[in-house]
Amino acid sequence: MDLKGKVAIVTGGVSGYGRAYCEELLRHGCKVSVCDIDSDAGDEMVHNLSKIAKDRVIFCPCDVTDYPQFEEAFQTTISKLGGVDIVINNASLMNDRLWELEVDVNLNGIIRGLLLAYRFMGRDRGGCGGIVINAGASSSAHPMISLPVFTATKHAVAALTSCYGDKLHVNLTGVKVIAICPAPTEAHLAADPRKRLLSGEYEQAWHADISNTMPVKCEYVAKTLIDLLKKAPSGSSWLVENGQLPKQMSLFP
Ligand SMILES: NC(=O)C1=CN([C@@H]2O[C@H](COP(=O)(O)OP(=O)(O)OC[C@H]3O[C@@H](n4cnc5c(N)ncnc54)[C@H](O)[C@@H]3O)[C@@H](O)[C@H]2O)C=CC1
Ligand SMILES: CCCCCC(=O)/C=C/[C@H]1[C@H](O)CC(=O)[C@@H]1CCCCCCC(=O)O
Repeated sequence: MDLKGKVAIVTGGVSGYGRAYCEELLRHGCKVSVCDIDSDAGDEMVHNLSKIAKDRVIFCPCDVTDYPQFEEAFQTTISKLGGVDIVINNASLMNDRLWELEVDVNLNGIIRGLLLAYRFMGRDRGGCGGIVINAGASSSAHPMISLPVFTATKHAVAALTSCYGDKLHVNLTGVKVIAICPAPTEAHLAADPRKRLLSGEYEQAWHADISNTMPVKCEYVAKTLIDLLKKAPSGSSWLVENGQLPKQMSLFP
């Protein structure tokens, strides 16, 4: 896909990987709709980015757990940026104490984003096709024993990607579906896990889960996102570790 002039929606686009994705997509000539629950930070980010990407970046308030608001973000993007070609379903929460919300953001939020992508980009619905990238994690393929619900959501993202990425759906809709599964960032590895684990008993397991994990840089993951948009086959999930070529995950041996 030639990215120049393409319109991308990035959920959870205000911080971390999402922000790095927005910046990299802008560098490659895309128009970007930053969609996030954090409107203050979103407005400020877009104000700053507008200085270098005039008329190519907007902010849409968007809670991925709220279908009507998510739908409105698509509609605003289309009316202000002229269409939608790429959806990066990036928003996520890692907190097994809030497990119902965690499932609603990490899994249901991605399902909402996919269904909206089909509605607005699906060739069978009058659209032009496009690409959806879903945010998995390295735990899409390897269990984090300390975070069972988080791990389940990320496994589900890879499974959803594999099914919706199948040629049955791609031939019908013209929408490719891919998952990006990064290793943790330095900040994530250094953070205090206690408020995010369902039991204090799991803290030791958390340290075991992240031992031997090399942190990855947001900028590197964002560059990999561009490669995946250009080359990855639909239905594939990619593990991204620092300085290494992305590895395709094997999900259903
Ligand atoms: N940071 C890490 O170490 C890793 C992150 N990932 C994945 O990468 C993606 C991004 O992670 P980070 O950059 O760490 O996230 P982050 O915590 O830096 O940013 C998440 C963004 O999502 C927004 N958000 C939260 N709930 C939302 C909702 N309901 N609707 C819309 N926006 C919402 C937040 O306001 C925030 O801007 C996630 O899917 C995460 O699981 C995967 C592996 C490692
Ligand atoms: C338990 C330590 C707290 C970490 C703080 C932090 O950086 C959280 C980031 C999360 C973000 O809010 C939404 C997420 O999904 C991020 C965490 C994802 C990390 C997954 C690490 C394990 C893996 O690679 O699968």
